[in-house]
Amino acid sequence: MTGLFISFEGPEGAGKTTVLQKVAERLKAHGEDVVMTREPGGIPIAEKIREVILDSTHSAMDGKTEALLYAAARRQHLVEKIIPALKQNKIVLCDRFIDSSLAYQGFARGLGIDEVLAINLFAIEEYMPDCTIFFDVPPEVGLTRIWKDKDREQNRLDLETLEFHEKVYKGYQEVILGNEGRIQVVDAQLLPAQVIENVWQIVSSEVNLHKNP
Ligand SMILES: Nc1ncnc2c1ncn2[C@@H]1O[C@H](COP(=O)(O)OP(=O)(O)OP(=O)(O)O)[C@@H](O)[C@H]1O
Ligand SMILES: Cc1cn([C@H]2C[C@H](O)[C@@H](COP(=O)(O)O)O2)c(=O)[nH]c1=O
Repeated sequence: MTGLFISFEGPEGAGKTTVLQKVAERLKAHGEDVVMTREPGGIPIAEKIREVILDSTHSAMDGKTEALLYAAARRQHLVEKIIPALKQNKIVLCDRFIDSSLAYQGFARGLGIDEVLAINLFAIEEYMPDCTIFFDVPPEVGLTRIWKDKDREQNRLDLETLEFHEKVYKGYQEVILGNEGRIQVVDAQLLPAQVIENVWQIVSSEVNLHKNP
């Protein structure tokens, strides 16, 4: 038996990080062994790659370089943190994973979803998430939330145009259509407590199914 791998996806400011923390706390309170992590990042090498990718002064970064850096960070994160946790039968909650690359680099940057999928399959091999929760919020709503957050430093991707973020949203819709069995959509415009409850229902039922297939 291996663990359970769940990724959280969505546009900027959708509420993924907020909800992930609350759901992880609740799982732990139920005695579950949970690993919370994020992409790009999660381990020192990948956090360093994150700094390079998201540095707002790196405006000349080529789209393929960007896609490869995300995939490289993902590979190291998977090998060093996610796979060991799954082998120890833990529940891994990951803030963004492969679908971010498909939507942002594949669709919004115009590299092609299939092309970006190919380099990512090289990186992740068979380790697709068991379940992915998509936080559905219009890009302008998510961006307004993060602009209001004075403590947040705006990174290179946050500073992209609204047109770019609209393409990201469209990219996610394409990815969802092709992965209906894996990706579950939640309304992320509801009040935070309601979004947390809806995500909890999905996650707890995945955990039960995993234990009692
Ligand atoms: N359902 C919600 N309604 C209104 N505001 C929310 C909701 N969920 C989160 N927020 C607020 O929106 C902001 C962004 O939330 P959060 O960091 O959780 O989003 P995120 O999806 O992780 O964003 P990003 O991927 O851009 O880092 C925070 O200020 C948070 O308090
Ligand atoms: C994993 C991944 C992420 N991105 C983008 C999405 C966001 O703009 C940033 C990460 O910032 P966050 O505050 O941690 O959400 O990176 C991407 O373009 N491609 C990816 O694979």
